[in-house]
Amino acid sequence: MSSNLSPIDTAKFVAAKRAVDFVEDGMRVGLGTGSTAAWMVRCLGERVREEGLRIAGVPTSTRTAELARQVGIRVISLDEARWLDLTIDGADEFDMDLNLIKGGGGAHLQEKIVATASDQMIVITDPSKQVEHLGSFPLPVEVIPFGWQTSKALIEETLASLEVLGQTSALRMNGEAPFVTDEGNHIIDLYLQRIGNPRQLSMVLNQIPGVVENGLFIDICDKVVIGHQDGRVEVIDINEGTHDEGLVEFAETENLFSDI
Ligand SMILES: O=C(CO)[C@H](O)[C@H](O)COP(=O)(O)O
Repeated sequence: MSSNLSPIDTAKFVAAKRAVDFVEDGMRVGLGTGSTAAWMVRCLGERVREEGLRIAGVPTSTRTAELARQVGIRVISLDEARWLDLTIDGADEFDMDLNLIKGGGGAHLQEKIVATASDQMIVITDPSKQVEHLGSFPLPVEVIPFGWQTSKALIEETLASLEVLGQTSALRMNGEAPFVTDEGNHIIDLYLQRIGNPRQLSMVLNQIPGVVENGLFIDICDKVVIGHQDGRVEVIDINEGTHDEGLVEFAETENLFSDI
């Protein structure tokens, strides 16, 4: 096996490569955001160019839309697609029920809408994202800019009333200025350590005025594809109750990624 990729990129790449096997001709596919999802978009582009696979991609961010067009994927909006066959995306954490924390890249609002509009969501990941309990990764909460400090205070008050551990929060920054999402909003990251009841927390957060969406994905993900740096790939399917393992060959990837 030869590759110019780092071990972590190799793991992300093999997960992406395996996941695009689930894409069939004619599908409408949700395209996630982040470094792992970017591998998937490249792998899908390769299938479009080399096999003539006819798909329409619905990107979850401006970054992903740009990459998808670059690699030859036909891009349409969610409103054009209405419903999707499949979404493939990365995650920041997943537990054994395949509940997720997403939004490390600040795109969880579009990602959640697109994944929810899909018959199936596949998460691609390296093994480091697997946790027993969600919450080590800061939970992103997207808020509108108007009155964000009040929304932040209300979030903290709500966390205290739920007796959630940790409870510090911070406005996400981009250098000196607040981070701005594709929707023109801000993100408050919640440092919680351990989320005992993710379903309850997700519902409660979304009821706070000013909150647009949080990064908890509950009962949305169907499959997780875990790539390893030696080329092994595990596929966990929560609906089928299966856990399979295979190997992704590398030789074929060298041309594809010679530019990175
Ligand atoms: O939720 C996301 C972006 O909003 C990403 O999927 C998540 O942050 C994982 O990113 P990466 O694959 O770069 O680790």
